[in-house]
Amino acid sequence: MGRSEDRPGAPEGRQGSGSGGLDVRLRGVVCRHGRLEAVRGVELEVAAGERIALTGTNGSGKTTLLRAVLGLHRRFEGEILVGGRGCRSAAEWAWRRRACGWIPQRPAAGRFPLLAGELLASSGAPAEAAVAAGRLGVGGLADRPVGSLSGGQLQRMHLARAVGCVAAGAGVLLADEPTAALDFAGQEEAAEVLTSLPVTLLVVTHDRAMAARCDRTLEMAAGRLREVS
Ligand SMILES: Nc1ncnc2c1ncn2[C@@H]1O[C@H](COP(=O)(O)OP(=O)(O)OP(=O)(O)O)[C@@H](O)[C@H]1O
Repeated sequence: MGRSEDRPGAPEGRQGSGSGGLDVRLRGVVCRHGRLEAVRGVELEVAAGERIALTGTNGSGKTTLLRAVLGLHRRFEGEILVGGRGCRSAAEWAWRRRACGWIPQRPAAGRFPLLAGELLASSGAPAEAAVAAGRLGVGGLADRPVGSLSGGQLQRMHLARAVGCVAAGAGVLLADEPTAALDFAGQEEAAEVLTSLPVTLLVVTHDRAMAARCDRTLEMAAGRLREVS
């Protein structure tokens, strides 16, 4: 383990109310897919521990924006700071990946079958993730390949992994439509789990109940961001 200030979620990186989490700041962020400008000059300040719902039309750039914060879309213009840190070196990118937990909209296609238990363990806090999986009703599926899980079971597994990421020190959680595949009870449960974590939350959602639990709702349209509540 490195110096304490190198750990995601270390107090040196925190700001704001002390409720936990890292602050996120975006200045003039532009992301392209080839010639398409998917994110167009986004400015955003998120305080540590704040919960932001990101809504908007399909194809408006929400996923691209989250992926840029996470470091999965690295070619962007402007500045993205998490806990006051930008990313220039490989070490800084590695820190960013640990600092930000991620619930993807679609699981990455893998060449080898990944077991659900391995997905939970990759959070960095396997025990906490396993407890969360049990609470979310998928604890008994840990030995199943993730490709064999239903959409809702997989989403619950990713949610449990995210709980593990936070336990392992992530200060920001980026969630891309985390309740889209869930039944009504599951949507309620997932929203409760996500919004009660001591972390800064950016959640892409079309679920009004989830948005209502957040501190602010932002809307994205054609790559631009505006505040709606
Ligand atoms: N890998 C890619 N290559 C080319 N174009 C892409 C790629 N990923 C996204 N795009 C395009 O960029 C734009 C923004 O896509 P993005 O996935 O960020 O939107 P979104 O707001 O998350 O959409 P949705 O609500 O449908 O999930 C869309 O026009 C999309 O087709």
